[in-house]
Amino acid sequence: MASKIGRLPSTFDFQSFRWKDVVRWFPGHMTKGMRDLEETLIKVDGIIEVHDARIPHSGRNPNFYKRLVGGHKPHLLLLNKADLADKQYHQKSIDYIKQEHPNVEVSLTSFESITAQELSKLFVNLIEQIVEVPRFTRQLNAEYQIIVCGIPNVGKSTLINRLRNMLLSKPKVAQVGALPGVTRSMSERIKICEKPKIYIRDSPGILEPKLKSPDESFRLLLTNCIPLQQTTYSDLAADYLLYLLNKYEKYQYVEYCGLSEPTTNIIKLLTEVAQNKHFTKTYKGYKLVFDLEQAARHFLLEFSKGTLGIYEQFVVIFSFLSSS
Ligand SMILES: Nc1nc2c(ncn2[C@@H]2O[C@H](COP(=O)(O)OP(=O)(O)OP(=O)(O)O)[C@@H](O)[C@H]2O)c(=O)[nH]1
Repeated sequence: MASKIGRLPSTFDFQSFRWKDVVRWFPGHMTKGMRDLEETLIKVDGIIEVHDARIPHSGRNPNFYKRLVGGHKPHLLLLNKADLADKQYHQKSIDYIKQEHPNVEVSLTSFESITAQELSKLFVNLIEQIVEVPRFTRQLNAEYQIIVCGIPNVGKSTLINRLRNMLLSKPKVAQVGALPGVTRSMSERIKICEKPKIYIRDSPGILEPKLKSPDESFRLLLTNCIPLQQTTYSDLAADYLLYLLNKYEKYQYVEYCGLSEPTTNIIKLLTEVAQNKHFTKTYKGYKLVFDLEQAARHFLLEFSKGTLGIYEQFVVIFSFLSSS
């Protein structure tokens, strides 16, 4: 593909390093989380799954869907952070999920900006479905239990806080954090509605234990679903990001990083960032040098937050491209 900086290779060179060593993150709390979810799912009446709208193909644990969900309980899938995903791909994401899981209700949301009316509509639809399902031995029990699950850092805890605030006017209970992996164990049940009595449980974010491809791993890194701390190769991830930005002709990074023109040279870019942000470290105990690792993490984090410009569509674009 030709661009402002000349012809780029059609793919990023993943061959020259062992990408499985670059991104590996399935901590113990996820294994335990899977077990707890398995036990809890038998008892719940409905499932709210939250995923990142920018990467509808990535990270959803296939075992979870085969063994645990199976379409037997009302299941609402919210593709969240839609504010960071290009509108032109919204419907495509929904169609993709519906094709794979026809029994699942899918909606795009942004918990940062969703109105009480919109949230309440989604929730009431789920409750209506839950109430219709025969409950056999639990027929006399007038309480309903819902589980919230999904991959890390997609907004599960934010959703619970919003629902509780909306339905009970109560303050936050679930811990929200900008980094993935804040919720590390299944929460106690949290009451979110009085009539009917509805309880909800938060669960730790769970990923696929074995990521399928370098693209998938890097997508999860770039959308901050895997913490950057989990890779010792932030510079490599930053290089991949730079490759994609150039490939899709998204040049806002030039101004943000204080460069005079687009570049394919990641060291040049990171040095500029380190210089502008005063990221330095001591070398061999005495000499101050630019901290390129910190610069790489900063570059990646700013991208994942959307502050490097409107790149959302590009994450979705490469998500679709690599799956086709
Ligand atoms: N841009 C944007 N940010 C959001 C949205 N929803 C949640 N966030 C932010 O995403 C981050 C993660 O939110 P959490 O609710 O902690 O996510 P979680 O899925 O519970 O995370 P884990 O503890 O890793 O499982 C926080 O910084 C939220 O403010 C959204 O719709 N749009």
